[in-house]
Amino acid sequence: MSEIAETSNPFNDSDGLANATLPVGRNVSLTLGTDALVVLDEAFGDKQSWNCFGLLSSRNKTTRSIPFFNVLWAEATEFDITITYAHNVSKKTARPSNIHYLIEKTDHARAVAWVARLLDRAYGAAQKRKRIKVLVNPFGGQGGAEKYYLRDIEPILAAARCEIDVEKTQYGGHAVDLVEKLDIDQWDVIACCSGDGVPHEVFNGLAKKKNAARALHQVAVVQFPCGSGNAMSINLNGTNSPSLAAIAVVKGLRTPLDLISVTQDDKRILSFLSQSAGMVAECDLGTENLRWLGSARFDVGFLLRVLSGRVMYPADVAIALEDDSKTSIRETYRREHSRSPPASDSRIPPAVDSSLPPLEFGTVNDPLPSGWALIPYDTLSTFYVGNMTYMAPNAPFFPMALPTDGCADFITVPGTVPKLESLSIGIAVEKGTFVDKDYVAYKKIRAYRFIPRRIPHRKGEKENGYISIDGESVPFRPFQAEVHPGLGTVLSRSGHIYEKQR
Ligand SMILES: Nc1ncnc2c1ncn2[C@@H]1O[C@H](COP(=O)(O)OP(=O)(O)OP(=O)(O)O)[C@@H](O)[C@H]1O
Repeated sequence: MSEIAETSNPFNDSDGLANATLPVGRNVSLTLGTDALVVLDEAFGDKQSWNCFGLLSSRNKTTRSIPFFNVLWAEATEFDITITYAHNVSKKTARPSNIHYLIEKTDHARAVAWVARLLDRAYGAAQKRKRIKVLVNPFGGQGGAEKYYLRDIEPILAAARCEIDVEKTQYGGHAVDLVEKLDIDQWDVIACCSGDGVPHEVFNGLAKKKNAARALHQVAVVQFPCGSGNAMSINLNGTNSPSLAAIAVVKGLRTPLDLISVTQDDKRILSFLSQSAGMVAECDLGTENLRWLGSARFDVGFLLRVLSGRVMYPADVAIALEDDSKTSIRETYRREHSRSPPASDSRIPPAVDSSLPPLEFGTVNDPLPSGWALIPYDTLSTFYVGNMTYMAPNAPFFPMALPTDGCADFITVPGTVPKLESLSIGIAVEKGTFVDKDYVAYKKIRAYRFIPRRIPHRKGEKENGYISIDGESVPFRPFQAEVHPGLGTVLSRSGHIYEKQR
């Protein structure tokens, strides 16, 4: 929907017309409608105002509406009223714009009260004027993060009166160091102008703090999509457009996010997005030589492997299972989807000095927890564990993922799937029918251990396989993972479910 549209029933307001409408002079009124601010201005009907607000409109229509979601700020002085909103200049781009009217001094008190009501409608349960620490990775994606920030993101944040402090990351891992030292009482949000690598670092920087649990609860982590992999923004902001993501963050609701501790050797890191081995990790991390192909490198890598028959990546896996029925998983998902959005973040804040939660299932170096059985996956092709729905644009690998169900979504695909069928997997993922395939196992799990085996067709090679945690490569060695329900915090449009990509 365009942010300014003609409207047929602009005065459908539950608060009553008297309070909802602010007359401005003789020929203009501003009304709080159901979902939008309705501007009635006789001048819109004039020939000269054809291109009013940047939109072509038909002659003689005197009303326009601005969805509350697009209203960024409003202010009334003794002399005038100004409303700042995000104007969609194209399907993928929004820019701040203003409407401005003079008012009589005697109308000032009424205008101030009306503006407060407009802002309440515009923000709902979302915090206004967020304090945002912005981290820009100048090398994310094609290197355009600084440009996107200055052109597409900062103007929206400034128009919404957010408090901003920007810092560029200077080296790989810098975000971990910066965030570890950050005063969490100073910021509501840490925003990453980057791909998914920097948010991964930010969660791990917060995890390094002495009061890690408190820090992960208190500060929300968000992404402004500026990298080559922008899954976080697609899932939470519903877009990989920087300016539309900026509006979503301005209006974002605090949302608890399950985080996953991964232990490998003597290290413990947090994962917010995914863990993979086999085909997916191969096609991502094993195709660096094809970087010049852009995002097509994943598809080309997949095709080359299927056609050459290099599809088996055997491993042994043990899991703490929550649900392995696709039907009941889908039912749980539908129930959550139909629930009304929560009015607020209802978690009890951890104590101010609380550190990371202990590992309920121990580390990868401990004996297998009691009740776990190591299952041989001799013909394993894809091992994919996800915490969010989209792993890339048009790739909703985990359609039943929920931000706060205390589970990770676990997918395995065997390498025995016929070649022709394998080649249609990409289309099935895009259409959302992938998980319905008989050969795809889809489970909800609370923890697991993954033990890779040497890959037969890699005999003699030094590096004999890939494991990816949130898209970052880790050694090809056993690891264990466990979900911490609602340990982290993000901002999302709904407050409780992932978005469909717009
Ligand atoms: N100034 C810097 N110089 C070099 N590397 C950096 C710098 N700042 C951040 N990084 C690293 O860049 C990596 C990738 O960042 P990001 O996720 O933003 O981009 P991306 O394009 O999506 O990722 P990828 O390059 O993995 O496809 C991160 O792991 C981070 O450590």
